Amino acid sequence: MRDRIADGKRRLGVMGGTFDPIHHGHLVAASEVAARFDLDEVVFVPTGQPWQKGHRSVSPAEDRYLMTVIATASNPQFSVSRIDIDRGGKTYTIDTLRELRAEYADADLFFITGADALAQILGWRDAGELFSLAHFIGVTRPGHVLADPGLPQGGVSLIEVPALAISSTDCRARVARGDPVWYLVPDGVVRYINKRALYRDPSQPTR
Ligand SMILES: Nc1ncnc2c1ncn2[C@@H]1O[C@H](COP(=O)(O)OP(=O)(O)OP(=O)(O)O)[C@@H](O)[C@H]1O
Ligand SMILES: O=C(O)c1ccc[n+]([C@@H]2O[C@H](COP(=O)([O-])O)[C@@H](O)[C@H]2O)c1
Repeated sequence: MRDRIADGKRRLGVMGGTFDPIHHGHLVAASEVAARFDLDEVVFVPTGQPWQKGHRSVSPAEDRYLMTVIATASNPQFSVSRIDIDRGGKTYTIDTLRELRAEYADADLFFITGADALAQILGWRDAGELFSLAHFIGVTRPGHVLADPGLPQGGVSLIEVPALAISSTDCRARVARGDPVWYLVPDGVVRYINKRALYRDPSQPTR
């Protein structure tokens, strides 16, 4: 990571997600927020066990981590953190932000969420404390309404990003059907999915 900028606090974006797989919707959202909010860096944080996705199988964390590394490697502003994977247990953003706060004591944190995730945020663990640890940035996502769900005043910014109607769910379904995911996910991620035979069999082992 780059050194703290001399003329002020570092501005650190945090893009949390299950990234099963990471796709261009995630990358465009992070890139757009980085530009609009003058961020020094965006840290992608793949979830360990995403408790709200418990109704479906989730690919092994190492596969999701490696796909995230592959997808972000060419952008010097992007990095990937293992903190949610290495902590073990269910992933809660309150833990993510507490750890990042401790690691980057002098940085301002900006947590990036799509409109669908933002709508659920008041149901996240310790939601009341979340907003003291980071500023939240809600981004538009096709098929979802972007709105402030009632965060403390000044706690959230809502911004429009280029509309990409891509979801990980659709990418997985396409692979299972034998349809292409080229140009929905980065080329290296397509190759990784093929190499590891991910998503071909919906009943394959998980986590
Ligand atoms: N196309 C998109 N445009 C804007 N934001 C997105 C887009 N896809 C995902 N996001 C946001 O990225 C974050 C991580 O998303 P996640 O990894 O769950 O992807 P997903 O496509 O929603 O996955 P799934 O289809 O498996 O639920 C969430 O805040 C989500 O709202
Ligand atoms: O903290 C929580 O209770 C919580 C509940 C659901 C989702 N999140 C976080 O929201 C981000 C997007 O999650 P997901 O499940 O949409 O991939 C990711 O960083 C999750 O850890 C956090």
